[in-house]
This record gives sequence, C-alpha cells and structure tokens, in this order.
Amino acid sequence: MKEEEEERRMGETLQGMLRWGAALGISDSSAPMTTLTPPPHNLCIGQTLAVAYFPEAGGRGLASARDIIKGESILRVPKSALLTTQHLLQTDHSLSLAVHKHPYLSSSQLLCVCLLYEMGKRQDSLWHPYLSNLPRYYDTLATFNQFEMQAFQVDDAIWAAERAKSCAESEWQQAQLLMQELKFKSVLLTFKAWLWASATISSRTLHAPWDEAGCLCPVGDLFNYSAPGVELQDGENATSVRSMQSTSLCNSRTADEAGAEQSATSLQRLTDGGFEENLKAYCFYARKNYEKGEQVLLSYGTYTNLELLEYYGFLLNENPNDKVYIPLETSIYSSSSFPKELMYIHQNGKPSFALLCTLRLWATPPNERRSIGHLAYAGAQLSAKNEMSVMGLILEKSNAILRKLPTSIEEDNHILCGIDKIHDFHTLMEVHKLLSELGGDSCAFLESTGLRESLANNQFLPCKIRRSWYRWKLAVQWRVRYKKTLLDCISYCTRTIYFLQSKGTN
Ligand SMILES: C[S@@+](CC[C@H](N)C(=O)[O-])C[C@H]1O[C@@H](n2cnc3c(N)ncnc32)[C@H](O)[C@@H]1O
Repeated sequence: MKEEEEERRMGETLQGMLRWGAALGISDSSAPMTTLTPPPHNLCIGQTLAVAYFPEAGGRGLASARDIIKGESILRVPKSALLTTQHLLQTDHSLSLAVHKHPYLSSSQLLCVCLLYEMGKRQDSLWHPYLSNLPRYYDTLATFNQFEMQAFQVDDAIWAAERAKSCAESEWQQAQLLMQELKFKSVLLTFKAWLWASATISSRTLHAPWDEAGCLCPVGDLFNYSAPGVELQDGENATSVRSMQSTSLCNSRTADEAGAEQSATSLQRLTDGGFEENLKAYCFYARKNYEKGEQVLLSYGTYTNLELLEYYGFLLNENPNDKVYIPLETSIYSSSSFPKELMYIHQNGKPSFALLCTLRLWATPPNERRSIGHLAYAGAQLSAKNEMSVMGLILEKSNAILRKLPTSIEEDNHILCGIDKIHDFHTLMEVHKLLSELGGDSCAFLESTGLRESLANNQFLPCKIRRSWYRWKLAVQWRVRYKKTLLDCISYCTRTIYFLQSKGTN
C-alpha cells in the first residue's frame, strides 16, 4: 500500500514536470515551439515519447508512443529550459557577483554550486518541477565506501574509485568559501550534498558548446543509455567519448584524447542529438527505427564498464567497449609505437590489434623487427612459432592475474545469487541470517554497514544498508565481468595454440 502511494505520488510529480516542460516549449514537434503546446496526456510528451519504467534497462526512461523512423526528430528542449551556469549567472545578479570572485573554480564546480543554489530556492526556482524529479541517490564511483571499493578486488578499479572520491572531496573543499558566501543552508554545504550534485552533473549533463560543464536538459536527460555499436567506432582508435557529458569533475584525459573525443562526439550527434544554434534548442533524433512501446535510447559515448560506473553508476553485462588491461614489462611496451592504452583484451576475450601487433614484434629477435615491421603493423601473423609465444604469454599473464584475486568467478556468482536474494527480504533478521551463511565478502559487508548492531534497534532494512548492498552488487558484477573476459581470453589463446600445433607448421 505504501509503495502504491509512493508510485502515485511519483507519477504526479512527473506529470507536473511534463506540464511545466510543455509550457516552456519542450516538445516532440518540429513546428516552432510556442507556449501553446498542448499539455501532456498522462506521461506522454506530445505524440512521440512517454515516460515509462524499464526495470532491466535503466529504470525510468523514455518509450516510443508511436512507431518512429531512424533519423526522425523526437524531442526539442529550448535553450531557455536548460539549466546552465550561464543562464543562472545572467538572471541572478548576486550569484553572478559572488561567482566572479572565485575564478579558480572549474566550470563543473560552478555548475555544482549553481545546482545546489537552485535546490536551495525550493519552490521559488524556475526549475523546481525538474529538480524535484531528479534521483535522490546515485551509485557513481565517488559514492563507494571503503568496503564497496575493496569489493572490486582489482587494483585499477580500487584506485579509480579512490581517485574519484578524493577528487570530489577536494573540489568540494575548494568550493566551500563560495557556497558559504552564498549563504547555503548547512545541509547543502555537506560533502553528501556535493556528491549528489556532482553525480547529477556527471550522469545527466549534455554537451553544451558554450560551457565545458555542459547543461542539464529537463526531459532530454530521461533517455537511458545503449552502447554505440561498431558502426560508430573508428576501429582500435576509438577512445572514450562523452556526449551525454562533456567533462568529468576529475577529467584526466590528454589533449589528444579530448580532440578524438570531440570529433567522435560530433559523429554521434548526427543520429542522437545536440544543441542547434539556429533553433536555439537541444534537438534529439532517433538513432534507429523504434516500434511503439520500445525504449528509445541514447548513446552517451563509448565507455568501459569502469567508466560507466565512474560517471553514471551502472555497468552493462554486454559492453562491446569494455576492456581488460594486462600489465606488461616496459620492454614489451616499447616494442611498438602503439600507446599503452590500446593494448588490452576485448570483452569477448580477444587481444586488441595493438596488443597482438606489439607482442608479435616483441617475440621477434630485435635484429629482424625492422624488416618484418610492416607485416606486424598490417595485423599479419609472423610465424606459427611467433604466434604461439604471443598466445602463451597472454595466457600466462591472464592466469597470473586470476590466481592473485581472492575469489574465483564461481564464488562471485554464488555471492551474487545471495545478494539478489536480499531483495526479497524485508527484515534485518532475515538479511543477517542470509549473509552469515553466504561467506566471502558478506562478513565484511555486515561489519561495514554495522548491520549486526542495527539488529538491536531496527526491524526493517534501513535505506543506507540497501544502498550499500546495491553498490556492493555493482562491484561484484564488475569483477565477474572482468574475470569472465580473462577466462575467455585464456580459452581463445589455448584454442589458437592447439590449432597451430595441430597444423604442425613453423
Ligand atoms: C541520463 S539519466 C537517464 C534517466 C534515468 N534513468 C532517470 O531515471 O532519470 C542516466 C542514468 O540512468 C541510468 N541508466 C541509463 N542507462 C542505463 C542502462 N542501460 N542500464 C542501467 N542504468 C542505466 C543510470 O543510473 C544513469 O546514471
């Protein structure tokens, strides 16, 4: 009964946002936007899209309300409805005065401050109907606690989470003075509020040509993600692209990567969407045909699962852009001119082009590398013996990584099954019993959440523990996917070696 009531209330707030959006000119129509746009019927936006719930693919999202053809214009959000730093500074003199005294803050930090500033206005904010529909919690990497970070098991992932958190912390500290000058209420000054704002920005902003931090786009940010298909990837050279969000709070990319990113982003806008100066609106286009009722998805860019977790707080079991790096000796890296970032294992277990090419050269006597370099760079196998040493090395490295990890993929899957069962339990006693029997990380989960102590005071599972349980599940899902890639790689290398041996060639 309580859940039904909650659902009804959420439906009403959503309808309120859609009515508000329609009044501001957010529409599916390609006709000029006016405030005469008819009010939305139920959760529909014009005739084309409707807000719907997709439990297995992003939760709340946008469904097609009719058949849609690839390339059709499906949504327009006028610039006046976008929540941007520029808009707020132009319309709020005291905010503008205060912000100009802090030129050292980055554009993302400023957007965080502006978002919290608007939240502080409550009903008086122009965006109140939009803000009250934003998620209350996020599961981006910066929100992971120590236990949840350790659950990744893999150093690179633990470091990424630690870096995301410490970066958010230092950005928050730098912005404190400005937020105090703006007389933020104490609840908006907390690190928790900052994490919420920075996760909102990281997971929901769209690229804006006038601001590196991007813009918050009401209704346009309800599209869930589908990974760009191979048709958008520039072979091995595809780098991470961010069209949903242009910059991260902890962006550590190089200028070259940023350049590649920009050109790939423009490519994607042809089918997905972008800000159109002549229309003064954010315009979205269907990237494929959709049947009525299907979820309409957007490609935010090309991400590995770890990056999806860092910026968006979710991961994909089938992610064509996921990668596993295996550490190699410096002498190996320097055998080719490829950058390290291109030497990895694809999610399907196959070594990347650059990794194969580099290892083939490394397994060639140094005095012969020059003469056969052109063959290696063209992707050719150099000899059966050479190929077998390459496969042998990758196999050995993958096995070594797996051996060092504290649990096997079977144990992780067992833990995941247990974690999933928590969903059906409501009382703390039931959850405690399940976790005590589960073994593995679950004892550490009991410790980290203080669940044992909570038993005395609470009958039901507190929200904080539910959130932690969800992030723990994300970390375990991530490491399962990581191990599966390495196991698939081992099978691939083994099969190749057997094949070459059976041919008995050199
Ligand atoms: C731009 S919002 C999309 C709308 C969002 N579902 C909502 O309810 O407001 C991006 C967020 O949606 C969720 N999301 C998007 N695509 C997803 C997917 N394919 N699988 C799981 N979660 C997804 C993630 O939480 C992500 O941070």
